[in-house]
Amino acid sequence: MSSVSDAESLVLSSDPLHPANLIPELCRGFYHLGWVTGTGGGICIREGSIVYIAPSGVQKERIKPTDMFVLPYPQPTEPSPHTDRVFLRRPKQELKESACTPLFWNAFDLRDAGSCIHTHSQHAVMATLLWAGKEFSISHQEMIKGVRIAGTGKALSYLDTLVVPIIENTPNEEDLKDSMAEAMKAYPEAAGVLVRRHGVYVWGNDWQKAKAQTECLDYLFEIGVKLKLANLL
Ligand SMILES: CSCCC(=O)C(=O)COP(=O)(O)O
Ligand SMILES: [Zn+2]
Repeated sequence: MSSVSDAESLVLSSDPLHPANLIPELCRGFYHLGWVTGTGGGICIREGSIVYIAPSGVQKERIKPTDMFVLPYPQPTEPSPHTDRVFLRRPKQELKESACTPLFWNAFDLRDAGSCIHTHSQHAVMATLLWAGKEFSISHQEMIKGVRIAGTGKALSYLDTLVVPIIENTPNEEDLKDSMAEAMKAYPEAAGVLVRRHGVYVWGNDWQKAKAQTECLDYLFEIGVKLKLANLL
């Protein structure tokens, strides 16, 4: 009888809340929201010094726990978009880790986040087109209360104006790393970063908070777009 190796045990668990089980389940839900269709987008989860990340360029609604990459945090040498990363476990197939990895790393390094979500939601994309400048903003909406200062702090009030910076897209996802980091430094209270004509990155202390905030932000992008198109903003 063969025993499971230490590396494989990082993704094999009967616990539905284990990140290797959760990421496929959450991605299926995100797919049905239109957040991760066409293989793009996804979610990563960091539990202390261990990060779980899905593969790149695969149908995100069909990924399995054994498709998961597991990385140490921090990396022994800081990852740059184009240098090799260190893995605790990688899938046997010819898979590559998500191209969003350097962007997810911004959320860990700059906000101490426990999870980061990237969506290609059309609400986010439309918001970046109707707000032509460097930021999206909206006020007087109840769902603002579901968003936290910096994504990890205390919740905003109904009286606050929600502001999300917008960065310009690049041909390769990895190359968004520096401009996303600059936006996070310029907007220390922002809970996410929009990418024009592309989508949004949202983070939180854990996957539950990251998911809830992404839902609130997506709602606010959608209603903002509708209000603008109805000339109500
Ligand atoms: C049609 S997806 C284009 C690439 C992209 O925007 C993306 O988010 C890729 O994510 P992945 O996890 O598949 O590397
Ligand atoms: Zn993307």
